Amino acid sequence: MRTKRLSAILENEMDDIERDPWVTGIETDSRKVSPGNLFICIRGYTVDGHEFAEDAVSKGAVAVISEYPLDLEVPNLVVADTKRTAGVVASAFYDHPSHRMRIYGVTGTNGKTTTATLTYDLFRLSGRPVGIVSTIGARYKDQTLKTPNTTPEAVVLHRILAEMADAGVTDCVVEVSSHAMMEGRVEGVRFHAAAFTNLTHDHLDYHRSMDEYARAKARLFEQVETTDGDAIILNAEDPASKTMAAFAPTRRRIMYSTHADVPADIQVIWHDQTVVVKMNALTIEAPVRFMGAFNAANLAAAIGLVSTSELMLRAIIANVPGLTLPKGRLERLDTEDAEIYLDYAHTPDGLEKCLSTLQQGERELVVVLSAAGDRDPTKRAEMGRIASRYSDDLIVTVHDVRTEDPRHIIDGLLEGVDSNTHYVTFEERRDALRHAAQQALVGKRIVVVGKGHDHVERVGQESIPFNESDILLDELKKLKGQEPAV
Ligand SMILES: CC(=O)N[C@H]1[C@@H](OP(=O)(O)OP(=O)(O)OC[C@H]2O[C@@H](n3ccc(=O)[nH]c3=O)[C@H](O)[C@@H]2O)O[C@H](CO)[C@@H](O)[C@@H]1O[C@H](C)C(=O)N[C@@H](C)C(=O)N[C@H](CCC(=O)O)C(=O)O
Ligand SMILES: Nc1ncnc2c1ncn2[C@@H]1O[C@H](COP(=O)(O)OP(=O)(O)OP(=O)(O)O)[C@@H](O)[C@H]1O
Repeated sequence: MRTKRLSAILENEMDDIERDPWVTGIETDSRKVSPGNLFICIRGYTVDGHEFAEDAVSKGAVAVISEYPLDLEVPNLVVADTKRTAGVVASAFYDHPSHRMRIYGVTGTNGKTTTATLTYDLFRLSGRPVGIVSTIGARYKDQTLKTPNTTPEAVVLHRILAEMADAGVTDCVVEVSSHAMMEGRVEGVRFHAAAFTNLTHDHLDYHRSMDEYARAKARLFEQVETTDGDAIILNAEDPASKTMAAFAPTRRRIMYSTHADVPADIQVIWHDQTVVVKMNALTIEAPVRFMGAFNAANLAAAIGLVSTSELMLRAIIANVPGLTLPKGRLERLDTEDAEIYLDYAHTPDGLEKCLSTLQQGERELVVVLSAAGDRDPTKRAEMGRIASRYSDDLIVTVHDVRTEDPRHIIDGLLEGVDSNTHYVTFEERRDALRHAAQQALVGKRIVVVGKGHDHVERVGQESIPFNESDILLDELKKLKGQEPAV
């Protein structure tokens, strides 16, 4: 694409009308620039991308977009906000991939990955060429791509979407974090439909208030198109749905609930091993392989999204028995020796939903509770309170300490723990897992929360491999007097 064409898209006069280089790609990271690329300078939280413009040019960048004029040997486009411009430019450069497929957004504090995955699987099991961009990576057909964030930055996102559209994908589910909305990562994406899961306490180290956090999420619904078939899917049981709806007053609205007495367009009621789905005067019962009323809510949101395609409800529900939760969500460790679950709960509400589900059983429940370092400390005491309410025994530890003192994290969690709750603390997560394995072998039900699918521990500036399932299985083997697996 010619630079002048990009300039026209941005309705922006280039400073150098004579030179009109051919742009072969777009980069926001000077370290990744190759000859022919357009470099976009982003002001970050750590450094200012404008400082790397010269470096990008020396690596072959043929044009630069910045927020102020730069003294460079290549054409320089100046815009007010490069983060938002990046999405607009990338969409045009990649031939508007979100116009070539239907994009389904999922936002909310908890349940985004689960809802996005269930939506993806409902399409996949129906035989549709579907894609997904989520916390656990991007996938389409037999391709899997690693993504650095839940929602990748705009240029990367459009690049991934273009790869999918070029490969014939017709429907793609994109998990949209509130950070993504604030940072302009979905700028230029046309959403066919979007679903809201819920809004509870999280990320108050980034958003200044719950109100700002809600409004960040709500902007996704503004971005949903208003043409036929497009819709927003809202949780009738969450009051924040009103805020989401207020941002998209003219969009078709599909409400969902998980209780028969909460009126909604879709009701999904979970009873142990089955769900009853009610929609459009149809009532269909289906067996399910997952637990928890909160997962019925995730399923309802997923059905809502898929129902905006031309798939019929009966055909959608026919695939419900084949659905499983993503890795690390109420995932039972693969062993006959013990009952251990791994769960990604890392917010007070997520923890409560997870523990209230696992508490329903005969066995004593032991919770391995933790919080991450350098991340929203205001939720720790509440998580401690919830864990002590639902557990018979607590093992308090840390994960991803980054630069924080583990003792400080543990003290934050203990602040909420009830004085009657028995607990032990471990500053090393591996020691906490060993203790949990011992408890499991005496017949207790264990749940290890915090990391879920994540196989890396972030310590200082380093990322160290840390596979919780393997560690637990090794510990169980050692405790049973067998050799650990290699
Ligand atoms: C707060 C935040 O959103 N940070 C994101 C941001 O990092 P940053 O602002 O520190 O970037 P920076 O290092 O200052 O760099 C600024 C610019 O200079 C460029 N640069 C930098 C160095 C260099 O040599 N050359 C160069 O060109 C960078 O490529 C960048 O364009 O831009 C990076 C590149 O896109 C992101 O990876 C990074 O996400 C970090 C890893 C992060 O932890 N983000 C979290 C808070 C986040 O976004 N989380 C949500 C999920 C939340 C949830 O639902 O749980 C998510 O969507 O993942
Ligand atoms: N609908 C829900 N309501 C409350 N808690 C939930 C819900 N769905 C899942 N959870 C809890 O939240 C945890 C994370 O689930 P999931 O990964 O689907 O959420 P997420 O919004 O994608 O999280 P993140 O954005 O941090 O990746 C689960 O392990 C579970 O404990």
